[in-house]
Amino acid sequence: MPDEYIRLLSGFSACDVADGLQNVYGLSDGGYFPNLSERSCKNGKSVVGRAYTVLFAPASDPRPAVNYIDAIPEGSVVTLAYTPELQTTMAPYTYVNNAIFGGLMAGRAQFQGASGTVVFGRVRDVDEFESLHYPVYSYGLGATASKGVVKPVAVGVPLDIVTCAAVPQEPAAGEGAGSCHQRRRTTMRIESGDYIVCDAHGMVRIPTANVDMEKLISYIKSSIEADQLVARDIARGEPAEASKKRYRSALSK
Ligand SMILES: O=C([O-])CC(=O)C(=O)O
Ligand code: NI
Repeated sequence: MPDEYIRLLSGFSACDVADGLQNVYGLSDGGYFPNLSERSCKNGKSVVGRAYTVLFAPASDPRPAVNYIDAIPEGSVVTLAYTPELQTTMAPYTYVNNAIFGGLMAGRAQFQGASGTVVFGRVRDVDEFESLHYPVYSYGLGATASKGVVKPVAVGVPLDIVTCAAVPQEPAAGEGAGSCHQRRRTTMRIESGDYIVCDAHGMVRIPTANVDMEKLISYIKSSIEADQLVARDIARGEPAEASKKRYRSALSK
């Protein structure tokens, strides 16, 4: 039953989930989408749901605008992103200075049972998010509505997020270790229906079609227990490396 996973994941932080994706599935990015900030509900709780994806394009796009706000499935993380041409790898990560999500839309999403909203762009009405107790994450803030600049053109489609990441390189002959990393423009995809976990760190996406959720959740549980044992050793003044090795090597089995 899929919604049981929302309940189970709600007990984990974004870091716990990233550890699981890195260690069980070998994802070096751990499913983490960089550069988002928490705009409301800074209460330490994780926000979990399935991605309800909405693609925004320039107002001049030939596709008609769609109404995405009135048909949000319960348990969704409403996820709004731009076509690649409106994204940039440098702060503020989008060329659009208008806000595409605000207090009224937060109220409507919340009424339908959404868990929260992630905007790879700007939002406004942060006080209203707070008074609703509705969690919102975004790249930035904006004061102006999006009228005439951008519009939602598709729902339930994959979203491609443009980011910049350091990638390990084989050092060329005669080069030192310092030259073995490069920044590379990459695209990170979010599929509609993916499990999403957000907290103060930002957002982690579980590539759900390729993940055994039972296996991931059970790994995360044991990894949290291992970390608690390491923390206990550290509090007693024991060296961290040896302790980490002891408890984490048991995990890989
Ligand atoms: O009007 C808009 O575009 C967004 C907004 O402020 C709201 O939802 O309250
Ligand atoms: Ni508003």
